[in-house]
Amino acid sequence: MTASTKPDLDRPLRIGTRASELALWQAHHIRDRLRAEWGDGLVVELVHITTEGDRIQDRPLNQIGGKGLFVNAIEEQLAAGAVDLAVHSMKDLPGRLHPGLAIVCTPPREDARDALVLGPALRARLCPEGHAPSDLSIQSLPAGATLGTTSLRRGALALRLNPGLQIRPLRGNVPTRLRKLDAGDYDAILLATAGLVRLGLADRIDARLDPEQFCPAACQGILALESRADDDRVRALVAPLADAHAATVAAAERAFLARLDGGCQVPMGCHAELRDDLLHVRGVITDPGGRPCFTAARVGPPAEAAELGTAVAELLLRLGADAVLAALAHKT
Ligand SMILES: NCc1[nH]cc(CCC(=O)O)c1CC(=O)O
Repeated sequence: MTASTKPDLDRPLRIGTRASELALWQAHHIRDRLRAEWGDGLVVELVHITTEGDRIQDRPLNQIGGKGLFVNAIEEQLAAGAVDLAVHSMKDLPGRLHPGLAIVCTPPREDARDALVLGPALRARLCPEGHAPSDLSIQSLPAGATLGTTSLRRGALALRLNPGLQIRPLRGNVPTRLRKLDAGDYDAILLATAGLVRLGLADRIDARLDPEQFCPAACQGILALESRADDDRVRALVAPLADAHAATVAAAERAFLARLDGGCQVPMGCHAELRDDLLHVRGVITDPGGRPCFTAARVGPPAEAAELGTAVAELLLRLGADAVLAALAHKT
C-alpha cells in the first residue's frame, strides 16, 4: 500500500480492551481520534476482554508473577483475528510481544510522573490552606504514615526517601484505590499521574514526583497500539496518531526493560526525556527496602534511543544491580 492510498473504511475496526475505567477511557480516546481523522463513517467496535490481572483481585500482582497479566488474553484475541487493534498502557506490555504482533503506533505521551495523593486526615494536616504546598513530596510524610501501593518500585523508592513510612498493599482499579484512601485505609497512596489525568481526576493529585528522585516505570504514561504485524490496513488507519517524540522515548525505555527482562517483580524504573535535541535516559534498580539503590544515566542523540536504554541497563548491572536482581530471582 502506498502512503496516498486510503485504507478501507467500510469494514468495522474491532478494538479489544479490558473493561476497567482506565482501559475503556484509553480505547474510547483512540476510537475518537480515529473517527476525527477518518470521519464518522468509520465504524469502531469495542470488544471487552477479561484478563488474568482483572480476575485476580486479592493478591499483589508481583506475587502472581510475570509481565503480561493484563495483556496476554488480549494478545491471543488479536493473534486469532477476533479483534484488529489493542490499546495498551505501554507500561503493562511485556518486553517480548506475542509472535506475529507489533506495536504499530505510539501516540503522544501523557505525564510520566508518579502522583502522591493524600488521604483526608493527612491532607488536613499538610495542606492547611486547602491546597498542597509546592514542595510537598515523599519526604513531607510524617514518620509512621501508611503509604498504599503494590508496586515494588514505588514502595522501594518511597522507603529510600523516607525510611519511616509503612508501605501497605493496595490493589484495584484507579477509582477503587481512591475510594480506599478516602475511607481512611491509608494516609496516602501513589498512582500514575497519567491514569488520574485520563480519568479526569487530576485535581486529586497533591504532588507530581520529580523523575530524578522518583524514577517512573519504563513507558509510564505512554499508550501502545498493537495489531497483527502484517495488517497493513490497521497500520494505515493508526499512522496519523503517531508521535515521533513518544516513539523515541519509548524505544529507549523498552530497550532498557528488554535488557533486564524486568517485570513487576523487580523494583526498577526508567525515564527518557528529550532536552535540546538530546535524549537523556535515566534508570534505577533498587532493593525492595530502598537500599541499596543503583542509578545510572546516559545522554546521546535521539536516533540512538534503543542503544542508550540498553547502555543504561548495562551500566546498572556493572554498578552492582546484578546482585539485587539475583537476590530477587531466588525469592520467587
Ligand atoms: N499497573 C496499572 C496501570 N497501568 C497503567 C497505569 C497508568 C497509566 C499509564 O502509566 O499509562 C496504571 C495505573 C497506575 O499505575 O497507577
